[in-house]
Formats: sequence, C-alpha cells, structure tokens
Amino acid sequence: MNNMQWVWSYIRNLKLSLFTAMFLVVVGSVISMFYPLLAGRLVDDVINKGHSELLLPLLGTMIGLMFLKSLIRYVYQMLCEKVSQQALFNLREELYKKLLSLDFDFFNNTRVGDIMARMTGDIEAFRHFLAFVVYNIVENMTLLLFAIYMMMQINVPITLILVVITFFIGIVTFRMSREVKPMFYEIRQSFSRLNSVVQENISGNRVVKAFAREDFEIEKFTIHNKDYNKRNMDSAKVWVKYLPIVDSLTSFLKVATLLVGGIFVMKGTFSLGDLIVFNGFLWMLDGPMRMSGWLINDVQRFVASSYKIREMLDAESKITNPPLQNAKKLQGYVRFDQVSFQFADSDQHVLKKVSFEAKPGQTVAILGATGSGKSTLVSLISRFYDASEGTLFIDHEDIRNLELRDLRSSISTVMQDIFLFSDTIEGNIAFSEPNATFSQVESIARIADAHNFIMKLNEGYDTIVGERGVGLSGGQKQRISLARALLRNASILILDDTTSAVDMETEFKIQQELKKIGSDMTIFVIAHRISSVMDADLILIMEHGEVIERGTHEELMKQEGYYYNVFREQLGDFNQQKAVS
Ligand SMILES: Nc1ncnc2c1ncn2[C@@H]1O[C@H](COP(=O)(O)OP(=O)(O)OP(=O)(O)O)[C@@H](O)[C@H]1O
Repeated sequence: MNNMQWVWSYIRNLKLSLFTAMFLVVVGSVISMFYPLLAGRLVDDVINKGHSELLLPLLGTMIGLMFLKSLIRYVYQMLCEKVSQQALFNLREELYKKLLSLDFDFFNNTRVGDIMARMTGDIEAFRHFLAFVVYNIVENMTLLLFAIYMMMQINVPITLILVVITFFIGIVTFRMSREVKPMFYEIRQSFSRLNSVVQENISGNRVVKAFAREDFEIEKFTIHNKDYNKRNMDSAKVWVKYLPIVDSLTSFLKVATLLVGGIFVMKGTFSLGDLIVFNGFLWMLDGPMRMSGWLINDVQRFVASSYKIREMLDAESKITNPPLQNAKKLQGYVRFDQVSFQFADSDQHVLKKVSFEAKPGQTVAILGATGSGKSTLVSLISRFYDASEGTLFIDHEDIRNLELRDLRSSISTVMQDIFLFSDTIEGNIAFSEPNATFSQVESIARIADAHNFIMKLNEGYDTIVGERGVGLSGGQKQRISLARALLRNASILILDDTTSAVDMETEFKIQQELKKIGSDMTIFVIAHRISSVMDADLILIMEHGEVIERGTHEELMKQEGYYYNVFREQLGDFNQQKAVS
C-alpha cells in the first residue's frame, strides 16, 4: 500500500466532507478569477471610457465576491479540519491498540521517547497534511491552471513567456525539495532522540538528583538539542540557497509582464485594462510557485512521519495468538519440557533445557544468583516470550495453543519492577478485577498486609498515588501490587521478588495468609531469602540458565550444595530477626 492509499484508508468514510471541501476550494479559486477581470473592467470601462455608472456595481460585485470567497474558505477549512480530526482520532486509536498488542520484544528494543514522538509529532504532521496541505495543493493548482487559461484568452504570447518563467521556478522548487527530502528524515530521527533524553530525565529524575548529575544531563540534552537545531538549520540553509532564485524569478514575472505588456499597450494591441488584468493574475502564478516550496516541505515532513507511524502499525508481535477455543479457567498445571530460551537480539541462551512440573495447589520456589534466568523463566508462563526450544505445557496443552487473554486472565503476577498507576490505592488494587467491591479490595489488602498502612494515610484507600507509586515506600508498593495480584482469582500466581522490600516479620505474615487462600493455586515464588522458599513443594536452584539443584527443603539440605550454603549464610540473620521480633 503506498502512502496515499494508506491515508485514504483513514478518510474513506469521510469522502463526502472531503470532496465537498475540494469542490468548494475549486469554487473559491474560480471566484478569485473574477477580481482581476473586474479590476480590468474598472480601468477600461469606468476610468478610460468614463462609464461612471458602472463604478458602484463593479465595486459592489467585488466586495460581494470577497465576502462569498471568505465564507467558502471558512466552510472548506472547517470541513478539512473535521476530516483531519476524525482521521487523526482513528489513527490514534489504531496506534494505541497496536501499542498495547505489541510484545515485550518490541518494548525492549524501542525507546519510549521514540514511541512518544510517533504518538505526538508524527501524528501532528499527519493532521497538518489533511487539514492544511491537501486543500492548499488543490487551491494552488486550480489557481495556477485557471490563471494560465484566463491569461491565454487575453494574450497568448505574454502568457507563454510567463509560463516559461513559471516553469523555471517549478524546476528550482523541485530541486530544492529533492535536496531537502533526506534532511526531513534526519530531523525526524533527531527529534525522536531528543524526546528520549527528555523522557529518560523525567522518569529517572531521582537518579539524576541522587547522583547530582544535572550538569551532565543538561550537557547531554544540549548535544541532542544542538543536533536537532543543526539539522533544522541545514534544511533552512537549503531554503536560503534556493529562495533568492525563486524570489528573483517571481519578481521577473512582474517585470516581464510590465515590459512586454507595456510594449503591447504602446503598440495598441493591448489595453491598459488588460495589463491590469494580467497583473492581477500574476499572484496566481507566483503565489502557487512560492507556496509550492512550503507545501513540498510539509509533504516531506508528512512522508517522513508517516513512514515512522506505519513502521509501528506494521510491527508484529512475535507472540502469535491462536483463536479462542472454549474459554475456561485454567487448572494451573504447569510443565516445562526441555525449555531453552534466548532473547531475539542475543546469541546467548538465558534458559537451558529447563524441565520441571508443578501441579495445581503446589508452590514452586526459584532461587539463584542474580541474572541466572529466574524472571525469564516465569515470564514464559504468561507467554511474554515463547521458548526458543522445548515446550511449555499448561493444563497439558502446549502454551502456544492457548488464547493469550484466556491464558493471562488465569495468571496473576507481581512483577519485580513494580508499576502503580496515577490513581487511588483502591483503583490500583482493583486494576486486576474492576468489578471487585470495596470490601473485597479491603479484605485482600489485609491479606497482603497493606490495610494498616493504607488506613494511616489521610485519604485511606482514596489516596492518589503518584506516577509509578511516588509517595509510597518500596515495601508499601510491593504490598499494594501483591494485593492487586491476589484480588484476581487466578489459577497461577507468580511472585517475582515480591517481598524483598518488606521486613521478614511482614513476609512471614504474608506467607501465612497466602497459605490460607492459595490452597488450589499454583504459586511460583522467586526470592533471594531462604525464609521465603523453605516451605515450597519444589525448590529450583538456577545458575546461568540451568537448574542445578532441585527438591524440597529437606532434600536440598541433604545435597549440601548451593541451597545448603545459602541456608547456612542466611540462617543467622533469620534467627536474629526472629529474636528481635
Ligand atoms: N530484554 C533482554 N534482552 C537481552 N537479555 C536480557 C534481557 N532481559 C534479561 N536479559 C538477560 O537474561 C539473563 C537472565 O535475566 P533474568 O532477569 O531472568 O535474571 P534473574 O535471575 O531474574 O535476575 P535477578 O535476580 O537479578 O532478578 C540476564 O543475563 C540478563 O542480562
């Protein structure tokens, strides 16, 4: 599909408004033709021939046409605005839906600033194209063609001379647009990089302040700002190079009209009124020619932006989604069969031939050094990624045959990187189960040991937490996100380092509560503390993507390997903590 077909797909339903607008643009251009003609009559009939009775009707007609033209212009501008806003709305919706359908791989490899540039600047270029560029192209084309036609009716030789000059202006403008075209893509890329720096500084402002690196960040921003500025200036330089030529040629149009027209007037083959008419038509030649530079500029911007927008619309999630067979709540039987995994842009296996099974109601704990593949392993259960080799079965079905929403609605996850929305605490907890009543939210918050601290906040459950949970401690955020996960009546519960920021006493309480409610849930717990995993039915010890030890607490203690050593290291702390409490 080329760019025009693509744009058309957004305005197809609005074609009546669009065609009406374009028709009115043509009518407006026709009306413009009358001004020079009437001005010519004014000179020839009223001034030269002394028909003063024609003065008022001629002036009245000119003023009337001016009003009519303004009215028509208003209507077609409004119609174009309506078409562009509606198309923009549809495009924004489609882009947003696409964004939410894309997988982790896309987000891992695309900067947020770049996505934001597409959702703002590029979309604006699309709107500007429909709201302004399209009607201006039609208006200028019709003005140019009508003017040439009308001038031809009056004097062919002068018109031909003017058309030849206009042709040269066209060539210069075309060369300028060719030179400036690649620059627009560069400007677009530079804007995206600038956006990324701003976005990173807003998200990471705490880190910047904590390390007092404001100067460094300002310097970094300045480099990108200068780059953006330079690229815009480069394109402006092309303009500056060509604009004097275009200006000279358009001025030459006037000189040529006066010179040749004057000679014809002196010879008596051309009336003074005709010269006035010609002069009146001149702006319809040079106007479109001058304007074409700006319009080509806008079209190039639009082409560069639409390329970026379409790139995102064409992005495909690697996770294929099979059709929904028969929606049912999963039991929570999970089996990894020789599962290996590597990230798309990496040649290293993050998981190597992992096999184990978890029955409904069982708890599987995963322990291991940082970077050993624990989070990656559980992310395969929600199908955030597909295994590179081997198969993952859920309820004895290859996970790739399960419809994504159906699968994910049976799983509840507390991710390591906690995210809370800018919403009330109640809204954040109920995110997983929008139909939950307040008392359900409250009782689940008790289980997650969040109720007490929430009640101490001035607004309680109505407290609005800032973006990403600003205003709460790490442990408080963890407990709210745990409550959010528990509220959903899931078959599989994944807790990725969920209690790392809460004290051991609180963790113990949460574990006791979990035992009460999670009797038929399959629970995956990733933890660094032995105390979080001791009671699990199966403990997996990971190292460099491999399961190096497995078994229950007792079995692993007997092996006297990694688990045994970690247990001995942490036991002291644990006993100390228990003694203090
Ligand atoms: N998006 C990614 N692209 C490429 N490699 C990645 C990506 N995410 C993680 N990795 C790599 O995969 C390996 C396993 O990461 P993972 O997050 O699963 O470890 P982990 O055991 O959960 O670590 P931690 O205990 O620190 O959370 C790491 O070596 C990491 O560098």
